[in-house]
Amino acid sequence: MLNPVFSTAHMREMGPWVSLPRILVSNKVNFQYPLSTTWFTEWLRASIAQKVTDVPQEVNCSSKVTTHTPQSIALIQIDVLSWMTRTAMELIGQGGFGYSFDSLAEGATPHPYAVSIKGMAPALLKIAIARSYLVGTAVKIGTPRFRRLVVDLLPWKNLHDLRDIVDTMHKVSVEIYESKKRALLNGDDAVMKQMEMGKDILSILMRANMDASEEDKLDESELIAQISGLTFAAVDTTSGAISRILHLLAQHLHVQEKLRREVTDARSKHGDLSYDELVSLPYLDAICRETLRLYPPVSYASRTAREDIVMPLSKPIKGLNGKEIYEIPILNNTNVIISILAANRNPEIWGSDCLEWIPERWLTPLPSSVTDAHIPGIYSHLMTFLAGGRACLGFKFSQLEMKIVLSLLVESFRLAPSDKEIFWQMTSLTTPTVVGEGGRTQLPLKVSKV
Ligand code: HEM
Repeated sequence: MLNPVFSTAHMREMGPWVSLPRILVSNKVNFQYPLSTTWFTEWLRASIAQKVTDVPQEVNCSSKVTTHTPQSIALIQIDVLSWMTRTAMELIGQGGFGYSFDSLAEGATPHPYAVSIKGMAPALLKIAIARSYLVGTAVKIGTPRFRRLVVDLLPWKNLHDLRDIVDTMHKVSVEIYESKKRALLNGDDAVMKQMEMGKDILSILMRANMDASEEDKLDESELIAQISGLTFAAVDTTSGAISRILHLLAQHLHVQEKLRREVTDARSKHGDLSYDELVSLPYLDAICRETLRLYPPVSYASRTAREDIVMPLSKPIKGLNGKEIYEIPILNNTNVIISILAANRNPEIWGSDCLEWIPERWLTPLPSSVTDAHIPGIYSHLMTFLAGGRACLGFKFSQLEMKIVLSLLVESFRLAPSDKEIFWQMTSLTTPTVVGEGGRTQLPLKVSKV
């Protein structure tokens, strides 16, 4: 049964783009994780082993800068961002839909879906002005079939590129959905076989939808839309967060070493870490929290007021006339930008060292300036995953991903900065680039086997 708080009717209200069974991601209910740490751990470790058994030869590595440390350990330079993007894509594929997008083998041909979803944001940007002014009206004209004909006939390359991207994503989503539907109709055993654990988000949603009352049922297009909605929300956010942590670990070697010690100690004590053992590693947790505080992958969100309100201020500000202002009237339909970054870095809440990356701040009880601030965010007094009814649905999922990937990588690899200067650009999603290399998103780091 779905979480009673979030019925299928609630999901419909949220719209096809975003709805999914919150039971999987809510901390208010039984936490049934679709992503089994065991299979993922095994799979990632095998991929790592395959990739680095022979690091010194490094014939397989995409970027080939080899240097030697005093201990004669080979360092290879790799684009960490691209590997983390592929990993996050595969994780939502398997955890979300029981589907594999990527073998994670070096040089594997990217899945068309992965290429399309990566290209979607840039393609949307190219027609941004037209979208702002035309789409609202255009979608009201004629039937979908008619509108599609108009899109096909218009001599507009950027629009056709976007159409092709959407077509590919839709085609793959329908294939995933249909194969799962066939398996479900053949009985649960077949589903288990097809998806190994049968615990992926889409299977659970489809099963719940079969049992839902007619009134509550989502229609097929709404179910299919979850695939792209989830993937789009899950991949670049999580891969950006993991990449940022790896970059920081490369810059702060003492933190990296301390984390490695925590992970290796736990591994020698417990072997493969269970969910509980992994999430209770204090330093790993502190590193994740501190990074998500100081460098939230999404730095702002926008909302539109749906009614006239008066917004109280936490403390008064001085107006131009010198008078103190305690609240701000906001009219219906006003667009409001919420700065996630500013809330997470507020010196009055986090102290004068708020701009420094200090994982240790999470190892002792937080100061009352933090606990009394009543930040509405769903995670750790932070706005990183936003707040309220439309907060991030995947925040637990992403934390588990981060912790599994980081613990495995740090146990197996040492990271060091490359000789390139990295600049994290603050687009709607914060992404790393190399200064002087044209804005292409990448994060070269030097990596050696532990
Ligand atoms: C570090 C990783 C992540 C961060 C920082 C993050 C952050 C956010 C933020 C700020 C929003 C609100 C955006 C807005 O409304 O303007 C959001 C929404 C959402 N996120 Fe995440 N997210 C992350 C990972 C994930 C993952 C892994 C999933 C899926 C498994 C996911 C699924 C969603 C969905 C479905 C929404 C839309 C929720 C709604 O509108 O009701 N996110 N996320």
